[in-house]
Parts: sequence; structure tokens; C-alpha cells
Amino acid sequence: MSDPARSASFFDTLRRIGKLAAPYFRSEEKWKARVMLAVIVVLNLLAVYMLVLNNQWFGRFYDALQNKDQAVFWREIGVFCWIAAGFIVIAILKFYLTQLLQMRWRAWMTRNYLGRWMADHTFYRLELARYATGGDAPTPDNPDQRIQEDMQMFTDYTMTLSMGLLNAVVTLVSFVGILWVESGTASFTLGGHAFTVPGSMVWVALIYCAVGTTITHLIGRPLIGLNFQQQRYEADFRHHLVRVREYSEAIALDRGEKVEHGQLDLRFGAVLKNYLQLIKAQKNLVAFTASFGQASVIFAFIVQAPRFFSGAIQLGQLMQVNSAFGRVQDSLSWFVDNYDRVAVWRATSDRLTTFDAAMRAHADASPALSREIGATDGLRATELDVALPDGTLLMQHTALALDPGDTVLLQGPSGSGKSTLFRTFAGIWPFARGKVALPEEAMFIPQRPYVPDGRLRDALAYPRPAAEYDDAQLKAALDDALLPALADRLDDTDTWSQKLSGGEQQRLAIARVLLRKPRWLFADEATSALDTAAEETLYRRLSADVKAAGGAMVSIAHRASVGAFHDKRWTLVPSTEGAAARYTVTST
Ligand SMILES: Nc1ncnc2c1ncn2[C@@H]1O[C@H](COP(=O)(O)OP(=O)(O)OP(=O)(O)O)[C@@H](O)[C@H]1O
Repeated sequence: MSDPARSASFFDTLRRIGKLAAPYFRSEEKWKARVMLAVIVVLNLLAVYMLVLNNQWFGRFYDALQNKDQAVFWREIGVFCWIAAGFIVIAILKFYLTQLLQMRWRAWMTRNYLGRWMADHTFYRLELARYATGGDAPTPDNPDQRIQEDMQMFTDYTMTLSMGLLNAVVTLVSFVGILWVESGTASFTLGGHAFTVPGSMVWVALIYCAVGTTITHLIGRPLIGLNFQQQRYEADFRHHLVRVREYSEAIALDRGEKVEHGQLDLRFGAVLKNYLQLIKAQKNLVAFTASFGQASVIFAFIVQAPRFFSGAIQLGQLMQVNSAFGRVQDSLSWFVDNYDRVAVWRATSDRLTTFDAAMRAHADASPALSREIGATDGLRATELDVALPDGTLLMQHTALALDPGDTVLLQGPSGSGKSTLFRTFAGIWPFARGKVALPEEAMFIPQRPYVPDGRLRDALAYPRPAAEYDDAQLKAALDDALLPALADRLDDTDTWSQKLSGGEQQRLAIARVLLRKPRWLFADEATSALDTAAEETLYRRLSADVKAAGGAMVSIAHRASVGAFHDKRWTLVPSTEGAAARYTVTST
């Protein structure tokens, strides 16, 4: 995958961020969102106004001190209390509303992305697309991280950084005026010419911060790419940990701990290596920003010292200029202070942009396979081309038909594409072309059924709600699928995918079929883990059920005994040398 953080220009990134942020403010929640944002902006402006009041207060207060004017001193203490109270109320409101908006925004964005990811098999196809060649659509890694972490970071950073920038700009505008007036005119001679500079401290601040920003950018530039990589290494590490947990039994049986440990070490090593580089880059930046910050504490005093000691200005004015300089310098240093965060923000939004673009590309792609439901009495596949993600053709110009009452055994060598043909019929395989028509949606039993954790009745009814069936129906399905021992455990909650044996999970998948009673059934190695007697009982039942319902069944099975329960054969035969596709399908 390309690294957009490195290639995109700053304005390009801003455009991307705008594109990611805008949909929420145009969504069904737009009025709530816009009003909240407007209030937050007003609160930020008010906060700056309080700073201006505070600066003016500084002037009056220090003058009172210098003049030893007690009456003014106490009056100004009272004024300060009011300013401080306003400041506190604004700070609380600002914090609360900002967090609230951020949370709502994240919730909306997460739901929106989740909806798009789960729709139209996008979650499955994006995984497939990672191995595909030839497409120019971006291929995002670790969608889980993008949905769970990036969304939170994006909304957080967008809010805090944009409000911070707004604050900086408004503070700058407000205090530049004060600084201009209070810092007076500087006169100096250079090369025999006398110069007078109005608002001298404004220029000093500008030059000071321009130098600071440029140096920051030069020192901090590597952080953008490093942050981008860091998130990816962390996600890879986490992903591998999850895989070890999921396949714990298989790994333990294989004695694969050493290999997995090595793999985990490798991934964690990548995390650490990048992190070390990140720390080093950050250290340089911290060294500079800390020096820059410290220098600014005394910088204005040094520049103003001659005017103060010559008596041209009072202590109050000196303090006011110093505080105004501090504010101007603070705002101009926004970039210096936030470089780190801007780098993370940029990396996060780049990752979300890739994810968004991949989902869009998927949604916009017109499927090469036309799939029609309801227009025929049976399955009709015509001109069917099925390929692998890398473009290799498994079968070409294939025509297949399935009529009510048919029971077909799909045969062929391992890896020839039997399951892939099922995926094509199901409409989830994107590398297929041609036409498939079905009378209604069929039910598929995959090679490895998915058994969710939780209550047994939910796992049995999956993906339908368990409430659709009563206890008698659920128990009967378990009995008929040769799982009577589970019939009394409908309300038990467990990690079924780890507790049930392979054969029990296959029987649970068959129990689902018996419960749903589909007319059109595609079973992929549905009984491969069962003994022959159980296999015979279940196939006899399934075949009788679909025939009675006026439908049909296609099964993939390697065991010859299964053939007895099927009237027809579809066979994938290796093609002759030089043929475009690897296999040809014969129907007998
Ligand atoms: N997601 C994928 N990405 C790349 N190749 C894939 C993917 N899924 C399947 N394939 C490849 O497609 C080919 C056909 O796979 P498929 O599972 O359809 O074979 P099969 O005939 O059902 O095999 P078996 O009898 O062993 O189950 C195999 O070479 C497999 O490696």
C-alpha cells in the first residue's frame, strides 16, 4: 500500500480532512451538529475576549502596584474575580460541549462506516481485494483499527486542533493590536541611515515565530511518516495476537508456540524499532520547542528593557507588552506546539481516507456478474467465468441448470474451485462474470460454519433472531441434526466455536437448515467431520426436505458414499493444455 502521508501536500491533507469531516455536518443530525459547533466557536471567541480583558487588567494592576495605590489595587482584585469567574464558566462549557460534539460525531461516523463496511459484503470483499491484482482501488489494512481507533482520534484531533487554530488566529488578531499600540516605535541606525519602526514588538514576534515555525517543520517532518507507520505496526501486532487467541487450540496441538512467539516478537520488534525512531524525532522536536518556549519568557523583557530603564514606559506597560507578546508568540507558535499532534492527525485522516475510498470504490463498482432472483423456476447459470483474485480463470463460459427436485453432487480435485462456484452462486465472489438466476435466495452451508459465542439458541437460529422460533422447534432441529444432548442447553451461554467439536459444529449448521427449511440448499463439505452413519441419516433428511419443498440441493463432498444421495453430477475436469481456463464443468 502506498503511504499517502508522505506524498500528500499539506493542502491536499486539509482537503482530505474536509472531505472526511463534512458528511456529519450534512447528515440528518446536521442542525444539532452545526448549532453545537457554532456555540463552541462563540465560546472560544469569548475565551479570547477574556484574555484581552485580562491583559488590560495587567496594565492597570501593575501600575497600581508601582504607584502603591491601595484603593485601585483592591478594586482591581475585585475586577479580577469577575474576569476569573467568566473564564471558569466559559472553560467548563467549552470543554463539555466540545466533548459532547466530539462523541456524537464519532458515534455518527462509526455507525456510518460500520453500516457501509457491513453492507453488500464489503467487509469480505475488501479482504479479498487485498490479494487482487490489477485494480487501482486502494486496499486498506486493519479495518478494525480504522473503525475502532482512527475514528475516535480523527474526531478528537479535528475538534481540538481546529479550535486551537481558531483560538490562535483570534488571539493573534486581538493581541497584535494591543502589542502594536503598547510597544511604541523603535528607532535605530543601520549603515548610517536612521530607521523608525512602528509597532516594533509585533515585527519582533513575527520574525521570532517565523524562524521557530520553519525550524520546527524541518526538525519535525519525519514524524508524519513515522506516526503513520507506528499505527500500522501496532495494528499488525494486535491482529496477530488475536489470531493466536482464535487458533489457540490448533497452535497448541501443532506445538506452534515457538513459531508464533517468533512471529509476535517480529511484529513487536517492528513496533519498537519504529517507536524508537519516533522518540528520537520527537526528542529533537521537544529540545527545540522547549528552548523556544523558555527563550520567549525573557525575550520581550530584554527587547523592552532599554525603554523601561530610560523611563519611557511604566512597569504596567512593560508587563502588558510582555503579556501581549506572550499571547502573540503563543498563537504564532501554534504550529510549533502542535506539530506532533498535527502529524498524528494527518496520519489518521490518511488512513481513514484510504478506507473510505476503498469502500466507495467497492460501492461504485458495477458487478461483472448479473444475479437475478425470482425470475426462474430453478437455478440458471450462463456464460459463467470464474477467476481467482490474481485473474487466473478457473472456469469459462460455463452453463449450469438446476431444477426443482434435483440433487447434485459437485465433484472435482481439491482447489479446483468448487467452493468458489458456490461463492459465485451466493453473489459474494467479485471475480466472476456472467449470469446467475435463482428462484429465491438459497441457503449455503459453508465448509467452516460460523458459530457465534453467546446463548445456544442464538447460535442455532443465526443469523435470524432466536425469537422467531419456539423452544419446541429449536429442540426438534437439534434432535433431527443428531445433537439431542444440546436440546436442554438452549439458554446456556458459551464460546461454542471453541467448545463444540468440528462434527458438532457441522451438525449445528445442519440444524439451522432443518429449522429454516430452505427450498434451495448448497452444502459445502457439510458432513466431512461426521461418521458415515450420521452422514447418511443427515443427507437422506436434507435431500427429502428440499425435494418435499419443491427445491433442490447441490453438495460438495469428497466421500464417495455421499454420491448415493444425489441423482446428478457436476464435475470439474482439468482442461486440456492451452485452454484459457483451468477446468471445464461437465453435467451428467
Ligand atoms: N480469497 C482467496 N484469495 C486467493 N485465492 C483464493 C481465495 N479463495 C480461494 N482461492 C483459491 O481458489 C482456488 C479454488 O478454491 P476453492 O476453495 O474454491 O477450491 P475447492 O475446489 O473447494 O477445494 P477443496 O476441495 O480443497 O475445498 C484455490 O486454488 C484457492 O487457493
